[in-house]
Amino acid sequence: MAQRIGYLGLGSNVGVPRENLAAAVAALPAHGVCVLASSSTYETDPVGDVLDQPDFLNACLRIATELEPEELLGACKAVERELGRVAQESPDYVRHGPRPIDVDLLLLGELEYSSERLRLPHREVTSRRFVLVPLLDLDPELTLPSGTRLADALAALPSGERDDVRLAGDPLL
Ligand SMILES: Nc1ncnc2c1ncn2[C@@H]1O[C@H](COP(=O)(O)OP(=O)(O)OP(=O)(O)O)[C@@H](O)[C@H]1O
Ligand SMILES: Nc1nc2c(c(=O)[nH]1)N=C(CO)CN2
Repeated sequence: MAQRIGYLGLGSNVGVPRENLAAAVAALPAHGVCVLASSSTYETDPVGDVLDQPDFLNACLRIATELEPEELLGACKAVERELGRVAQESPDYVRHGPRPIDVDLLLLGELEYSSERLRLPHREVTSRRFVLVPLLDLDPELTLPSGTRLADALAALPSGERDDVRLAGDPLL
């Protein structure tokens, strides 16, 4: 089976976030995901439905995998479970709420894909500063299958006061 290059987004705002991101990097290979490179880490203001929660630490990874899209989503969710994330099906789950780890599938090669459980590219990839900044760290020329340059998407975002992204630390590998 052919390998595809993809990009994952990592986020954490519970426990020791850098350790949680590093643990996700360490856990991915056992699920068929080879981690090729990491962005720097960024401290970011919470965005979404819950603003009153600790800042997040975010980073993005470049990966290589033979997994098909739904299998790769399964791998991301398995890593979240291993690191103690409350499953979406649990009564304790809070959408956009605090979490030890979030592993989002952002891009997988040139694939455009849509099912009940998965959209590729991730539907928020062009609207979240905490995703765009680390992705561009990995590849300033990164472009969506539609042809949209992510650098242009970032430049087009309104400069809000509540979605700041601050360089926090070295890449995770
Ligand atoms: N590209 C994708 N990557 C990860 N999850 C996706 C993707 N496309 C659709 N989903 C679906 O979104 C659901 C919710 O994801 P998650 O639990 O990470 O939500 P969230 O982090 O609270 O919010 P958001 O979806 O805005 O990131 C997942 O269970 C998954 O089925
Ligand atoms: N800054 C930031 N905000 C978020 C994040 C995140 O990773 N970083 N993840 C969320 C759940 O998807 C909701 N809000």
